[in-house]
Amino acid sequence: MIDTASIWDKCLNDLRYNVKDNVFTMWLRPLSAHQEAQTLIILAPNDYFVTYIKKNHLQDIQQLVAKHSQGSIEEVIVRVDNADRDTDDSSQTQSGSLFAEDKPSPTPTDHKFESIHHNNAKADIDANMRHAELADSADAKSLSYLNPDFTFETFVTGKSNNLAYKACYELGKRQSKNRHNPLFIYGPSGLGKTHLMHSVAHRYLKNNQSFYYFTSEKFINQLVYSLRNNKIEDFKKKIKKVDLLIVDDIHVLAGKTKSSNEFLTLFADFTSGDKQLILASDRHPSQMTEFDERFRSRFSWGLTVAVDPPEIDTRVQILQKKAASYGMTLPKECALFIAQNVVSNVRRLEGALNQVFANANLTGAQITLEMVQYALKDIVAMRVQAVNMDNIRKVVAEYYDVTVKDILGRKRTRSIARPRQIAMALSRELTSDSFPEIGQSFGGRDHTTVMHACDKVNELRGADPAFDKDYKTLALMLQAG
Ligand SMILES: Nc1ncnc2c1ncn2[C@@H]1O[C@H](COP(=O)(O)OP(=O)(O)OP(=O)(O)O)[C@@H](O)[C@H]1O
Repeated sequence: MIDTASIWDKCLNDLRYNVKDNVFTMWLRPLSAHQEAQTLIILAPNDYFVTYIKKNHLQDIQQLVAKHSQGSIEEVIVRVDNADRDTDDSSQTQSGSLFAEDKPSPTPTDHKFESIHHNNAKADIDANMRHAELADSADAKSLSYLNPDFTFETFVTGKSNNLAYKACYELGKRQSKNRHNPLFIYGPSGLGKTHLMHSVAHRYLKNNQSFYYFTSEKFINQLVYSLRNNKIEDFKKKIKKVDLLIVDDIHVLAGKTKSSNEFLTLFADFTSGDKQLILASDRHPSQMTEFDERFRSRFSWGLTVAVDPPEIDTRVQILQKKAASYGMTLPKECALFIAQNVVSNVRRLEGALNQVFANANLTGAQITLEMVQYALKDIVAMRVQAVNMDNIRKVVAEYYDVTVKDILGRKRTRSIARPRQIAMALSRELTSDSFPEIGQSFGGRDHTTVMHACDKVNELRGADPAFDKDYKTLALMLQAG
C-alpha cells in the first residue's frame, strides 16, 4: 500500500506547478493530510480555508489523489484541523467524493461565508448533475469540469474583451445568424478565455444542445487511451455526436503529430453544417509556427478574436463584482488600489482579492485601504516601480479619467486643471525634485505655477475631507508601487 504522506507529497508537488507561487504558499502549503480507511482527510487551518480550497482546488486535488493513490483512495474530505479546538465538530466537514456527488454540509460560523458556502454547495451539485447528464451520452472521464461560475452574467466586459464576449454571446444564442466557425480566441493567460468558452457551453446546456469541452492535454490523453485500447473510432464517434466542440489551449497540440492529425479530421466535421467549433490559444494563429500551414490557415477560417489585459476601470469592476458574489463589500479606493497593483492578469487579481478577504477573516479587521495595503504588501513589493513624475501623472490621470496629455497640456477647465495640480503636489511630496524641475517636467511651466498648485491642494485638503481622502489614496497607491 502507498503511504499517505507520499501520496499527499506527490499531490502537493504537482499542485505547486499548477498554481501561482503565492497561491501555493498561502493556501496549499498550510494543508496537511491523513488517511482513514479509503478516505483522505485534508486538514485546513480554519473554515475560510476549507471553503476556499473546496471552491478552488478540491477538484484538482481529487484528480491528483486518484492518480497518486492508484485508486486506493475513494474519497477526499476537507475539514478544519480541530487539533487546537476542544470539540470535534464534524458539522464543519466538507466532502467531495472522487466519483460520486458532493455532500454539502453546514456552514462556517461567520455569516458572510455562509452565503459563499451555500452557493458553492449548490453550484457543485449543479455541476455534478451536468456531469452526470453528459456522462450518459459520452465518456465522463473525458469531460473537463464546467465551472458553474463561468457564465456570461459574471463576465465583466470592457474594451479589452468586448469583441470576444460578443462573438461568444452570439454563439450562445440558439438561432444566431452571426455565427463564425471556428471561433478562435487568443490572449495571454488568465484573461477570461476559458470563462467565455464555458459561458457558451452553459448556454448550450440551457438550450438542450450537447457539447464537449476539452483542454488539449485531456484531448491528447483521451486519444492516447483510445488508441491503446483500439477505441479510437468509438471516441471520435462520440465526439461527432455533439453540437459544439471546444478545445482549450490548442497550442499544446503543437508537435503532437498523431493527435493533431486526428484533431483535423474532427475540425472538418465541426466547421460544417450546424455544428460549431471554438478554440483558444495563447497566441494568434499566424504566430503558431510550430504548426504547419494546414492548421494555421484552418484556425483562421472563421473569426479570430483577442482578449487583452483589462483596463483599470474593468479591473475595478471585476473586483467589485467578485466581492459582491462573495457577499462582501469592497470600498472603491480598495478596489482601485488592488487594480492599480495587479495589472495584467485577472487570475492574479482574484488571488489578491482572496488574500484580502482571508486576511480580513483571520484578523477580524475591517476592509480599509490601509488594511488592503498591509494584506498585499508582498505583492506590492514585487511590483518594483519607482515613484517618478511620469508615473505620478499616469496614476493621477487614470484616477480622474483624464489623459496624461491633458495633464501636460494647457487646458484650464477644472476637470483637468485640478488633477494637474494634484499631480504637481504629489510630485513635490513624493519625489526629491525641486519646484523648477517639476514645472519643467509638467510641460515647461514656471516654478511659481507649481508652488501655487501645492498651496491650492493644501488648502483644498484642509477644506474638503473627500478631496483629502482622494489625495491620500493617490499617495498610498504611488508609494505602494
Ligand atoms: N472579464 C472578466 N470578468 C470576470 N472574471 C474574469 C474576467 N476575465 C477573467 N476572469 C476570471 O479570471 C480567472 C481566469 O480566467 P480564465 O481561466 O478564463 O483565463 P484564461 O484566459 O483561460 O487563462 P489560461 O490561458 O491560463 O487558461 C477566472 O476566474 C475568470 O472568471
